[in-house]
Amino acid sequence: MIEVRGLTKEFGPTKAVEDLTFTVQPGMVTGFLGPNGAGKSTTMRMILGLDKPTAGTALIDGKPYHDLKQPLRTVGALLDAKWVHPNRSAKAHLQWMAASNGIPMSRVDEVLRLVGLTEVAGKKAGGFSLGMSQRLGLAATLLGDPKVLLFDEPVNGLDPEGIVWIRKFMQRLAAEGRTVLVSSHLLSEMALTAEHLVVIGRGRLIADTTVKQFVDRSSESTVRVRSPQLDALRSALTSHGLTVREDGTSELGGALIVLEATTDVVGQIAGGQGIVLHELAAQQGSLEDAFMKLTGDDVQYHAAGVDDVMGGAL
Ligand SMILES: Nc1ncnc2c1ncn2[C@@H]1O[C@H](COP(=O)(O)OP(=O)(O)OP(=O)(O)O)[C@@H](O)[C@H]1O
Repeated sequence: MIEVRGLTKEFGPTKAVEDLTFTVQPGMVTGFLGPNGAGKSTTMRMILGLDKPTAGTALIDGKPYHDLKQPLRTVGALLDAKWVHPNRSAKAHLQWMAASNGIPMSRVDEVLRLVGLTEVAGKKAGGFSLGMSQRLGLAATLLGDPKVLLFDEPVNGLDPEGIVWIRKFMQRLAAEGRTVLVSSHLLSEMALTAEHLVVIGRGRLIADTTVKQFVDRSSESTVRVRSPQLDALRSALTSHGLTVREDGTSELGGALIVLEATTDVVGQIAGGQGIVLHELAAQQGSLEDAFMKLTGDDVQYHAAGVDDVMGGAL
């Protein structure tokens, strides 16, 4: 179990993490979700004792990382897959790690087998593809058979096959009863991988919920409606209490997006006022759209021109 309480990290004037409190339970994959710069890596580094919190605590199985007697046997972490010595073979790299942590050499062959690298164990790690490096990184995290695992953006840059492999592997580790925390900036990926979600934006907690609840809440319906009488349509819809925004993506011009509405309601309101419609379509919000809306106020950097779409969502 990982327990984060009031965790805060300031880098000079930047508050990278602000009063963050959450618990990561064993037996399931927990997704740690947030846009770039939200503070995910900093939080993970504090959990692992690599960064000192400005305030608050992060405990692994009830203890701060530095108080763990055999850290590698308690927690495994994959923060950056490309840190291995390029001229060392995969096996030599793991043997060196095992030796410096009092782990029996027999475990090296075991973890190589677990991640499917037995065949290339003697090859230099510097020549590995990203997918293979990622597997080697996983093998290293598993050396001490830890109960707690942290992965920072493990599928970044991988091909679809590599992504599916890592996803299944993490789910298997969780099914074995381990605590698995995986960071990502992609809700769609986490929806497939995780059971629980901790969502942050600008270092603050936004949601701590099951994936199912988060997805259900996020994928509310909207209606897209195109009309040559846009002004009349807009005032008819808003006077019925509906929230409307311009559809900036429409190439044909003159389209509105009506939030939390059905095509029946929009059609009826337009018909009642004799407004001509050229198009009326229900849209199921994409998960990423919903995520953007939810974290919109907390996104540190985003493209110009999207503020009006994302603003005020929280
Ligand atoms: N060593 C540091 N010195 C100064 N600022 C830092 C440092 N590390 C992180 N930050 C800042 O803290 C904030 C959070 O960064 P962090 O890397 O934790 O976010 P993240 O959610 O992991 O993002 P990404 O997915 O882009 O890695 C950012 O504003 C970042 O610029």
